[in-house]
Amino acid sequence: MSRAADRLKVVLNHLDRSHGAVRASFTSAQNVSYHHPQVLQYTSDTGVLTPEQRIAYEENGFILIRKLVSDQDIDRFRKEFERICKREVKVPGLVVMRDVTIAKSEYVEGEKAVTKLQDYQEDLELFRYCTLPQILKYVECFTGPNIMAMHTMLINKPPDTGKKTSRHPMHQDLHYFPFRPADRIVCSWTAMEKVHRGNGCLVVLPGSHHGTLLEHDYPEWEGGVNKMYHGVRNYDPNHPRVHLEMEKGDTVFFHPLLIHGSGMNQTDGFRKAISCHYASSDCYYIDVKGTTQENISNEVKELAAKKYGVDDTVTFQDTWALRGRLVQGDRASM
Ligand SMILES: CCCCCCCCCCCCCCCCC(=O)SCCNC(=O)CCNC(=O)[C@H](O)C(C)(C)COP(=O)(O)OP(=O)(O)OC[C@H]1O[C@@H](n2cnc3c(N)ncnc32)[C@H](O)[C@@H]1OP(=O)(O)O
Ligand SMILES: Nc1ncnc2c1ncn2[C@@H]1O[C@H](COP(=O)(O)OP(=O)(O)OP(=O)(O)O)[C@@H](O)[C@H]1O
Ligand SMILES: O=C(O)CCC(=O)C(=O)O
Ligand SMILES: [Fe+2]
Ligand SMILES: [Mg+2]
Repeated sequence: MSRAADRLKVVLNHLDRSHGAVRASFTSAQNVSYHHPQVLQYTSDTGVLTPEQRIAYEENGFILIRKLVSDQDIDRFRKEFERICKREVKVPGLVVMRDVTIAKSEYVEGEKAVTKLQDYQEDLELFRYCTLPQILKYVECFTGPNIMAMHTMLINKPPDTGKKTSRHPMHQDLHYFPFRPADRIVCSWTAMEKVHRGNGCLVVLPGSHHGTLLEHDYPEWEGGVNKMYHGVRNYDPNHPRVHLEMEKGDTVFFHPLLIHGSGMNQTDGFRKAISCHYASSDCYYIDVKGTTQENISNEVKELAAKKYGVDDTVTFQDTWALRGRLVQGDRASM
């Protein structure tokens, strides 16, 4: 652990013991500010994260909580996923994604055709994931008390067809989001079964959330790449990488600037995970015109036009405001 972190730990332990008064004097000392202007920028103290966990998130940009979601809940999500794939339920607004190699070749039936469900917020059973109290308890540490579920996904990473299209290029999720501040956004991602290197677990670059939003584009992959799977154009290939191997129910919370991706699925099973991106409802929308996000903004608007026949008065921001759902507190500016 770095020296700065050691120092933080001392301060936090002290705060833990003597609360208010010390905190107040500490805060004013912080405002005067000498060598360490922002002490803990990414989390707030709600009594849920230990000082060690807060420091770890500060340093790494992610935190893994083992066995946060019960097997029973995950089995229910899995059943609902199967019902959706068999078209036994129809979910308004749901986007069903197929792998590019499957989408462009033969017709495949049922869940083997589905790489990802997006925008499941109108499915009561799946959306229960986004409202689980034990998840929200952690989310609040990052977003504060007013919480919106902004983006929902169930990922069913297929066995690779041999073209390596089951990979997800390294990216920052903030690339897709026209709202800020980034520090009040967090993703929760829960393994629905054991995920490991062989079936394409998440790969993260710890600490990369300290950087800025980088330019994203389609990677130049020989075997093709899935629509909207943009990757960071240039990232340091020597940055240490961590493979997040997880058991069923384990949940990782990560910052939207954290560079991450996932490898090929080299097994013959479909690797499943369920996720939600949360933001504080006190966040605000930004105009992405003239920024690196213009490319994804155009793609999403095109898709909204094609799928819903909306005209170009529907903005990139609108597509998010329409999909976002309040899950705790008050809906403020989002
Ligand atoms: C009211 C507003 C609604 C707006 C909806 C917008 C949804 C957009 C999602 C935004 C992404 C936010 C993500 C934030 C978090 C970070 C991440 O998740 S990173 C990865 C993000 N990207 C994705 O997850 C996108 C995944 N892709 C999809 O969801 C779908 O594949 C799709 C791009 C939405 C396409 O679905 P759909 O239009 O329903 O597809 P079809 O009608 O079947 O096919 C149309 C056309 O596209 C070809 N195609 C299909 N699948 C793929 C593919 N995987 N790759 C490349 N091409 C594909 C298909 O062959 C058809 O082509 P044709 O030439 O027209 O025949
Ligand atoms: N040529 C590439 N360009 C950009 N990103 C890549 C490239 N190759 C792999 N990646 C990304 O790096 C991450 C890890 O991929 P990789 O296939 O190396 O998996 P892995 O789990 O590290 O497997 P391995 O055990 O072989 O190293 C994924 O997000 C993947 O999409
Ligand atoms: O589950 C995965 O492979 C990662 C998906 C991901 O990072 C994303 O969709 O943003
Ligand atoms: Fe992502
Ligand atoms: Mg590799």
